[in-house]
Amino acid sequence: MAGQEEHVKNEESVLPAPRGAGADAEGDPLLVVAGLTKHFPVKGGFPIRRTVGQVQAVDGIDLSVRAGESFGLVGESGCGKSTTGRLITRLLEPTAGTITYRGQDISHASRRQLAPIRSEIQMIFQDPYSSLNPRQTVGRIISGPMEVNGIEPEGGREKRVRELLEIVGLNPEHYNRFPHEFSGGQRQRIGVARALALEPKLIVADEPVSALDVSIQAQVVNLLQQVRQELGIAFLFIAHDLAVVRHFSQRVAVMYLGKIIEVGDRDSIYTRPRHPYTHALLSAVPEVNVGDGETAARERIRLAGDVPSPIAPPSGCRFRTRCWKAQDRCAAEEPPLVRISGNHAGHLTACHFPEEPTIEAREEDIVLDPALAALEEGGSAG
Ligand SMILES: Nc1ncnc2c1ncn2[C@@H]1O[C@H](COP(=O)(O)OP(=O)(O)OP(=O)(O)O)[C@@H](O)[C@H]1O
Repeated sequence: MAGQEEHVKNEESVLPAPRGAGADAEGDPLLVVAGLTKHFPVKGGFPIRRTVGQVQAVDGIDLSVRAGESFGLVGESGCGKSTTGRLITRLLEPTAGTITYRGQDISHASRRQLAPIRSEIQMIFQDPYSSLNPRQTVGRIISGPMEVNGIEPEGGREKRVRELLEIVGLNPEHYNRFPHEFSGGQRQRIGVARALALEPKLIVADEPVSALDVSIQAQVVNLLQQVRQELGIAFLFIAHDLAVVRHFSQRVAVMYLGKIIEVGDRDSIYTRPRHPYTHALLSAVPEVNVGDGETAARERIRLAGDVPSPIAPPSGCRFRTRCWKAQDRCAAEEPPLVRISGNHAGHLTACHFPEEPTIEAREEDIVLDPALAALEEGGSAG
């Protein structure tokens, strides 16, 4: 087993360009995150409240997103995905590490320093019900960001809003309607139109479809895909579901308790996962067809116990308390995120005792969930 853990390279703290991805993914690095950390203080004591601990929500992560690329960030609830998204959009102040956007260090930039790039980084939220002001018309909601930023498009804001409604598959005549007059999928389309209003270069989409019906999810993901391809917008797509990210992201990073434990090309992650945790997550999603009508169903792995507290994470490898392969070394030594023997370039894994790269499936061999397979054919407005 020890032979498997040969670390062939440890110099890829900033991840390389996607391999074999579409031409629009070959752009310059738009966003580079290095050693990003967010610890939330835990207060306790009476009568004087003091800091008694730290929630290690995000603990030293590295990632990069190239212009036009879609990067998926996946993991169970509480692993730090949303915090990462909020740090990148600077809704939160990092405890440590750097966020570089188009070559500019924005980790601790003030509001004034951020102003010129505020419009370039937009966010789409999980809940299309609570993220839209119920008292504003769709027209106001979508033109709001233009107003705040003093942007007057050619032909006026109303014309631009109508164009945006059309782009996201809504009827431009519905300009004066209110959010409650739309379905869940349509509301998320309004959220997408609002995010597009300022012509962003990067959209952080935090679980944009988790609150929607599976059939509607496919349509909204399809819309985001279209937007990405046609407008060349890069995405950081946050999801707890590997199945959803698979359709959208060219590269995928898997998070566990504040750390990235595996990252790589989508195909490499889905067909040759090396980290036991990625195996466990994948065992819950589509089967792999190995040809000749044979199906290599991944054995469903049920993880023992709960995710440990991020206030006192396990020593060494944070996944070890739930890992069937854990040995003494896992408690003593934190495994670095590196390219291990047998991995493609750019596929990095943080594990002392990785799984064998057994599943050799081609992209077209993966059997899709029928509802999500609708994506391949395109969907209508939800
Ligand atoms: N403002 C905060 N104060 C204290 N702890 C926080 C705060 N925000 C998040 N946390 C904690 O940080 C950890 C990571 O939370 P985060 O929301 O980033 O995870 P997540 O992977 O996005 O999960 P979910 O999908 O449930 O939102 C959790 O333990 C959470 O309770």
